[in-house]
Amino acid sequence: MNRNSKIYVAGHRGMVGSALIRNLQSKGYQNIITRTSSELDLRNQTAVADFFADEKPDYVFLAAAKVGGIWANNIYRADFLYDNLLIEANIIHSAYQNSVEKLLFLGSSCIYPKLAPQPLKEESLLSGYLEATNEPYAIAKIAGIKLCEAYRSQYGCNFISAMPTNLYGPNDNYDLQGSHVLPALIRKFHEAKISNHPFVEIWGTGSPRREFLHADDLADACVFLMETYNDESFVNIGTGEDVTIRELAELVKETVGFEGELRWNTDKPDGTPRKLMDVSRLHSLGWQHRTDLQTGVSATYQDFLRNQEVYV
Ligand SMILES: NC(=O)c1ccc[n+]([C@@H]2O[C@H](COP(=O)([O-])OP(=O)(O)OC[C@H]3O[C@@H](n4cnc5c(N)ncnc54)[C@H](OP(=O)(O)O)[C@@H]3O)[C@@H](O)[C@H]2O)c1
Ligand SMILES: C[C@@H]1O[C@H](OP(=O)(O)OP(=O)(O)OC[C@H]2O[C@@H](n3cnc4c(=O)[nH]c(N)nc43)[C@H](O)[C@@H]2O)[C@@H](O)[C@H](O)[C@@H]1O
Repeated sequence: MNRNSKIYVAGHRGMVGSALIRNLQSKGYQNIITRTSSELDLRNQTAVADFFADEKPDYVFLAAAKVGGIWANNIYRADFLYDNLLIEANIIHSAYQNSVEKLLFLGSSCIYPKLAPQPLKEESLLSGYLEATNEPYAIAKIAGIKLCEAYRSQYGCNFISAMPTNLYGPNDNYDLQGSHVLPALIRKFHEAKISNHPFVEIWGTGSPRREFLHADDLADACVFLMETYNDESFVNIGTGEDVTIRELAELVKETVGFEGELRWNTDKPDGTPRKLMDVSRLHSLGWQHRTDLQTGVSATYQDFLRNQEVYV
């Protein structure tokens, strides 16, 4: 990839896509093309084919997807499967038809079996049953990995896949039903602090463990892989460290400065007990994350304070 390569970032207004744009621009890549979902619905095969034929991008970052936390994944099961299958199939097939030089597909750590050995090695894919709450989304993401592998083996396309752990950062989704845990906790603790509410409700038991990576680190890893990595095997992207949801809640509570009580709603699902990535493949390639969780949560709360009128 050189500084004049034509780079299409699909999903550029999302948390990951916007981090990719920041990272690419900071490294001097100037020829970036984007479309919002209202300009180009990536579920529309003809529209995607026309877009690729007109624009002929050299490189593609596939960061557009139907995304959400545990509740949204569990409720909108059809949308998470249908939208994601169509988006990735349309983009990957058009990238092949238009001789895209290289494509990076973004999956997710939920592709691994619910009870796979921890930390999760890339080799654990398809070795057991998936977590029920996000099975449709995980199946779509596994299909994306397999599309990249199949277009590589049948047509020689240089399509690679990266599997990020749970992410957070600017332009996250702060909708309390649809979001992931970290933005939900930031918003809940902040609003409880402002309104002097005595407690904050948190879902589940607090015992599940999760790993969190800042979106700017993820974007840096994706650009690194686009610049340097050309193998079929997908690569986990994470920190290699995790915390319990209870520890995360305590950290967000302290960061926000909320002094009330934590109340656990155990009617809400816990999901996978643990999802810690084995990041040895990524480390052996020469990339490591920079932002520790405390620094990242603090920066994300400041970003939330600056942009809350847009976010909520
Ligand atoms: N967030 C996480 O914790 C996490 C963890 C692991 C992996 N990932 C992966 O990272 C990628 C990006 O996630 P994210 O958190 O950045 O999600 P996000 O903030 O929700 O952004 C997703 C983007 O996809 C676009 N999009 C969705 N449906 C579309 C459609 N039908 N046509 C065109 N564009 C569409 C949206 O575009 P508009 O804004 O224009 O509507 C949106 O900007 C996804 O593949 C996700 O699976 C995320
Ligand atoms: C990265 C994504 O992770 C998703 O799983 P997953 O980590 O459980 O996604 P989260 O929604 O972030 O939830 C993580 C944990 O935090 C708990 N939690 C506590 N309070 C809250 C809250 O207010 N909101 C939310 N959302 N959770 C909360 C939740 O019950 C679960 O045990 C998958 O469903 C996706 O497919 C995707 O892989």
